[in-house]
Amino acid sequence: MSFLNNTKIAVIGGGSWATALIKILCEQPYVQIRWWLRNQDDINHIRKFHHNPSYLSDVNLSPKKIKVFEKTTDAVKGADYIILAVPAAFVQESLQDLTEKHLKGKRIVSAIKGMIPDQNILITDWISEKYGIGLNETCVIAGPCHAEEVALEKQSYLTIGSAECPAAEDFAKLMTCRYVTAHALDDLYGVEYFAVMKNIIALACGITHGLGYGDNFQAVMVSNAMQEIGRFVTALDPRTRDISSSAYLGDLLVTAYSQFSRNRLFGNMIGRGYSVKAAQLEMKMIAEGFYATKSIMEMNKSFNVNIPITTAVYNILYEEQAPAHVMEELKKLLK
Ligand SMILES: NC(=O)C1=CN([C@@H]2O[C@H](COP(=O)(O)OP(=O)(O)OC[C@H]3O[C@@H](n4cnc5c(N)ncnc54)[C@H](O)[C@@H]3O)[C@@H](O)[C@H]2O)C=CC1
Ligand SMILES: O=C(CO)COP(=O)(O)O
Repeated sequence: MSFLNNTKIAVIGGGSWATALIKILCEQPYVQIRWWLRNQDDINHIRKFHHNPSYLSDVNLSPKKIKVFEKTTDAVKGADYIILAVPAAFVQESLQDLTEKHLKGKRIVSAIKGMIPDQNILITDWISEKYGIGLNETCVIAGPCHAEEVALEKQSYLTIGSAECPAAEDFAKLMTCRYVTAHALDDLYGVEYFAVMKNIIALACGITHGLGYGDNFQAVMVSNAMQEIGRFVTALDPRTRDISSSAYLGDLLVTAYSQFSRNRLFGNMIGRGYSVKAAQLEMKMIAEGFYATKSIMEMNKSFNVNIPITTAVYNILYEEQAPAHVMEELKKLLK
């Protein structure tokens, strides 16, 4: 019997990405999913109708493989892996009932592309500090992949980033199915920081699109963004990495250009004149880049890396500077 059989996986989060990941996992014949969602109405609906009413509601959620829980402490019982798939801003609140004891011996997989706001630390670092779990027991799910395309079973690729986590290869097998190919990559911080920063660039792409800039400008901005992210990540974690591979460049491209990107959509509203508050109210989904912008700017006080695109987004979102003026100034810095 292969290790894939009877693997128990707890999934924490009730949004689009959690739903899409569960769909992928359910393609394995014998996995057992233990799913925690915050919203009681959604829980009741899933138990009765086997669809998530709030996100990706077309996806069929097999009751043979999925058990839904009200409490995180119940969801993680007996799990081999725990996948975290709530937006970063809600991680602490979502995991508040879990102690070191609950997580002991389990592999933690972060599917979150964000940082803990205020503390400005990566999810894997936070997990490691709070629960005493070694970084080699954690990995991250990254790569250019939108939940909406998983729901449509469009061919997608994922990267399981780790710092030599022995389980990353096994976990990549769990995430591979007819329409998803996953591979392991030994670069935890690089993959995680790229995923955080590409969201900020997607905001910038959305803002400029909303202001009326075209594809020509965006192509230059995305090229500059690759250099900006590369500079920042190298300052934090210097090592050789091929940033043209899909875990890095691919992740940036999909978020910068896709109709499904939450961050691009949020930025687009800002470019069209919405206030931050109004854009947040309009979107049912979460744009991680909003929080990441502040975290990266605060971190950069120590690193002093040249990050003009992130600075421009910060000035618009947090300093209330006019998007048109900020982008006029940024325009002069790009080439
Ligand atoms: N949607 C996607 O295609 C992908 C998302 N991700 C990452 O997955 C993570 C989760 O994002 P999505 O599933 O897209 O979120 P979403 O935007 O689809 O859903 C929002 C989620 O936030 C939760 N939420 C909202 N307000 C809350 C509150 N006050 N307290 C606690 N939870 C609250 C909702 O229950 C829901 O789970 C993010 O870090 C995102 O960057 C990563 C790759 C792809
Ligand atoms: O990270 C993601 C896809 O790889 C999701 O973020 P966006 O929805 O902002 O693109």
